[in-house]
Amino acid sequence: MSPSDAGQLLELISTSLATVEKSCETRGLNIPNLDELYHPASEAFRYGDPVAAEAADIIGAAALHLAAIFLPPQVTLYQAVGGLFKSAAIRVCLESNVTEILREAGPEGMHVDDIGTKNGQDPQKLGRFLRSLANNHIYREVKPNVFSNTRISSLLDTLKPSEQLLANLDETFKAAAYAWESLSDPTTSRSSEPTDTPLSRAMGVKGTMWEIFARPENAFRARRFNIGMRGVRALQPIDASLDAFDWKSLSDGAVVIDVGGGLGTSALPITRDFPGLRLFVQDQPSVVTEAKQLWARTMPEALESGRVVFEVQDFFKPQATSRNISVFLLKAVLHNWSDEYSVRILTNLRAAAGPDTKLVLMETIIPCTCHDPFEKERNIPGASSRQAPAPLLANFGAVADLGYQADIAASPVV
Ligand SMILES: C[S@@+](CC[C@H](N)C(=O)[O-])C[C@H]1O[C@@H](n2cnc3c(N)ncnc32)[C@H](O)[C@@H]1O
Repeated sequence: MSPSDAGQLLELISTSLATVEKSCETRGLNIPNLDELYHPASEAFRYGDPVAAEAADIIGAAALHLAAIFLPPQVTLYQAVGGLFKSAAIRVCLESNVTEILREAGPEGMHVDDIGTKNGQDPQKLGRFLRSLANNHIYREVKPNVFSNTRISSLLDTLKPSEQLLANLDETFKAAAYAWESLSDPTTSRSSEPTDTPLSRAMGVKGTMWEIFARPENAFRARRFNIGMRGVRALQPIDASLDAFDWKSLSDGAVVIDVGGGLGTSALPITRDFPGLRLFVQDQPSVVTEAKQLWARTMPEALESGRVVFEVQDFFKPQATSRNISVFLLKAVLHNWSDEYSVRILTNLRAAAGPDTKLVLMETIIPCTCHDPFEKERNIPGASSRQAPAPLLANFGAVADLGYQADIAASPVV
């Protein structure tokens, strides 16, 4: 009799747990409990040892896989179907600063009546949302109606005093709710126009996401997006752009254009490590203004010396052709656009490129969930993804979920 998937998954969990425990013992670390708050130190058991990191991923993926086998199918299906209630509950807690209030309450937690007194919410209604999240380990119900933060909910903490906050995050929720309306409407279902998105439908504005954000009434959304991009930056290795190209192969004075460069996330390590290069970071007016303010505080010398120039440049318009450009760098730009619009962006760059200009694209590759038999044949350097051991999904399953959700949210699908 061949071993059942369940048996193999349990075996994977126990061998991987032994690996993580051994790594922790060697490094003097502990596997954190859920009631420990999130902190870089709480995640140290996973970082700093790639073998332990992989083993931790295997445990998570195998545990979720086991849950899918042993839970009644209707329960698993409802976890997906009812996911919108979890999103709604997170939004309620985010908007009404529950995590910050619970941080101030400490590990004993706070009664939902007292949370309601602080954030002005009806305790009965708020309690429902909190309990549904506690059921998923996102908060903890310490005693009846008394909630505390967990390692998961503490990730929502802005670390500001609760009364200073004006949190908001609504457009993604609204856009997601219109996904089917957009896909079932023949005028938008196959459109590659960036104005035909569920977001545009939800906001009642025929415009791209950027045009919607650029409207005066959405100034707070634009600011929030930029804060979000800083959050994304915090999730990524700070020096990621250094590995994207052999920057030292460029001679002093070489020009690098960071197209749609945002707040200069990619430009920062390049400027720091390669002072001979000249960087032009291009974006839309509001982003350029914010980026200049940020760099004036953090890297004033780079701005004053002209090593880094932030400039307004619409990537759908022609580039200056007089610059003898060595590299066009685009990080996390093309994923926002349909193929048709990506070709338009790249065509403008091609027109300004010389025979030796290099194009560097930094994007996240979203792998299949199954093993891809052609991956080896394609042999694209840097593009192959790590493969989880069978019977896990090849991509480590739900452990990799963030990428798939970002793929929906950042693409013109939502
Ligand atoms: C997802 S962000 C990536 C930012 C940056 N490359 C990074 O990785 O931090 C996409 C950027 O494209 C910019 N953008 C959108 N439409 C643009 C346009 N028409 N011209 C220039 N930049 C644009 C946005 O303002 C935003 O900063």
